[in-house]
Amino acid sequence: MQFTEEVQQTLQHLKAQGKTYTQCVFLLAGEFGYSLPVAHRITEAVWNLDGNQQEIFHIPPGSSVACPEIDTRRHGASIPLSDRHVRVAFEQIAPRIVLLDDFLSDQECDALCASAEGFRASVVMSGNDAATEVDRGIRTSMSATLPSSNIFVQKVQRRTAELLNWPLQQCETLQIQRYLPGDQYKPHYDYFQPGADDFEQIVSRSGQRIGTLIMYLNTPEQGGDTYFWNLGIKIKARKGSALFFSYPDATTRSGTFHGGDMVTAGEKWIATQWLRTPPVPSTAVCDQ
Ligand SMILES: O=C(O)CCC(=O)C(=O)O
Ligand SMILES: [Fe+2]
Repeated sequence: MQFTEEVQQTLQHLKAQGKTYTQCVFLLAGEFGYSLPVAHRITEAVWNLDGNQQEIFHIPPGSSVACPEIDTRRHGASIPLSDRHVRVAFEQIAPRIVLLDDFLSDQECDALCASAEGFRASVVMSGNDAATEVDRGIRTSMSATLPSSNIFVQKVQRRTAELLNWPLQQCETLQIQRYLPGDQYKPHYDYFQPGADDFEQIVSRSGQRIGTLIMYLNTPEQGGDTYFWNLGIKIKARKGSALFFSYPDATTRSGTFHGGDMVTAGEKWIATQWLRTPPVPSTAVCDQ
């Protein structure tokens, strides 16, 4: 995604006038109609990297962190994977959001649902392992872990790793969520919150979360859209489709505040694949 010479010159001019970074971001958003996360990326690009070839990327300029990504530039609307062609239904550059159709066959959706056992109240992964009463109010669906020995789980995880160009060892155990009428998942971020009690321990052992792939295993009768609260984006849950988004900066500036709307009729089943960065050894934590 590119921005124009005019935008670049405007920013350079504002900077020369002594405007602050924040003022520039708001001006870009107000005057040119960019969403705030995009206005941030452009301001960063112009201020820090002298224009960054007038391109904006979903990864913050200057960041060296590797990120799961769907390379849509090399293909048309259909991405050929080893065992399946998936179709790009929608994509956004920053924050990076890609909606895919035909990611799973009906048979795979049904098999994943059938292999979910031992549903329990969902734990909100805020960096704290224990779900508090507050947490339970945020997410009312039930969760189950899918056995990684299951042949369908293995197939789907391999496909995910190929699609996102991300190592399997950095994919969490696949989780299923089941929403009944009245259930919802209030807006949240998926990354672990720096500052939470066990943040250092989690991240030093198994890395920070950097991306999410939500796979829709059925089509709810009513409600259950996934929405990005700050972006004005709503995605309908449709059996077999998948929603990818990433948050390489793991802060509120990632723009990925999202939730699952209340299911008002029928059920909603999803499988969530969270992607992790490599473990980040910390001097503050002594691993047993
Ligand atoms: O149910 C949804 O649509 C959202 C799920 C979600 O945000 C998650 O699993 O992290
Ligand atoms: Fe989430």
